[in-house]
Amino acid sequence: MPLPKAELHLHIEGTLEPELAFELAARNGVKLPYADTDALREAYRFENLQSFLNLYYELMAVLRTERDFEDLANAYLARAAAQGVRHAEIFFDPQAHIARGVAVGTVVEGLARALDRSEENHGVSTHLILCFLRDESAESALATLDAAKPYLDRIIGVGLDSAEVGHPPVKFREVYESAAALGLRRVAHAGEEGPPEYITEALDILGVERIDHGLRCMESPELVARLARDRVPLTLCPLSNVRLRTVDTLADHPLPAMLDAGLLCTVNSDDPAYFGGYADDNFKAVRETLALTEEQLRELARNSFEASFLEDDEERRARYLAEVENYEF
Ligand SMILES: Nc1ncnc2[nH]cnc12
Ligand SMILES: [Zn+2]
Repeated sequence: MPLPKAELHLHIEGTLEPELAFELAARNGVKLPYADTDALREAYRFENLQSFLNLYYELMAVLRTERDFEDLANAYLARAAAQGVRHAEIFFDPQAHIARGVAVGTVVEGLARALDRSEENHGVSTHLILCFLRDESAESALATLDAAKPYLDRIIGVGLDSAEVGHPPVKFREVYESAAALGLRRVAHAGEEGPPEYITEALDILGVERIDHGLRCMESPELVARLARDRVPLTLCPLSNVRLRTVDTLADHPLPAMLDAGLLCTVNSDDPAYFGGYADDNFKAVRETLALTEEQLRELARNSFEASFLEDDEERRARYLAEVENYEF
């Protein structure tokens, strides 16, 4: 039985496995420029974040109906449950769908069909986080938040993703202010490829509660001290970092140094269909390659529930945390 954990950094579109991509392509009459699933898997070699994003956005062409989003979410939830995930805070990218003529309501209602039955079907509680694409304009982000207003009862917070360098958090000050006024929680990708200053900006200007990735904080001792002091959670994604070449090899990953520095780290899968592993695959990889101790693995699992947005349900959080403490390796 895998270690119980929460997954806090997971793009639902990044769980689209080649087999499901071809199934949905056939269902929707979409022609994919790959002969078969093997040819598609061959394309999963990335130089950097952008080369991954190009394929990630291209494959989304197969997602068209509520049922497609429901099937996508159910496939993820089944895999996550098998990997010990008890709670998932799931990102989605509405602008990537709106641009193809798929309304935000189709995306949210489709995902909600799976999420509403997730506890019953998979034993996984869920939240949804709407992400803005940082390489789109601030106006587009504002229009997207506006379009999502009818669905806000289904959405716990907002995030910021896509191509990082050249798109600093400050560009999204206004939309994050609007999100805060609507009572939404705030997170943002920062310090994946971008500099440590983007992490500081995300905290100071966007008011985020968690940093997604945050890897490059290690270049700034002052920032590390601040993140550790303020217990700012970092949602790390080790296998993603290797595939996108943010680190040279997994053995070079700074996770052990980050834990030693007192940072509140969590381990997540990011886009598991593309990066070679779901949540527990990431745990297993860091355990083996970085020689983490059982106590460090337990700390990562504990952190994942502490950093989650479960405080409206403290009893549930306490139950999950007890499972972590009682887990036998
Ligand atoms: N790792 C990542 N970084 C930025 N944007 C993303 N969108 C999906 N995965 C992402
Ligand atoms: Zn991500």
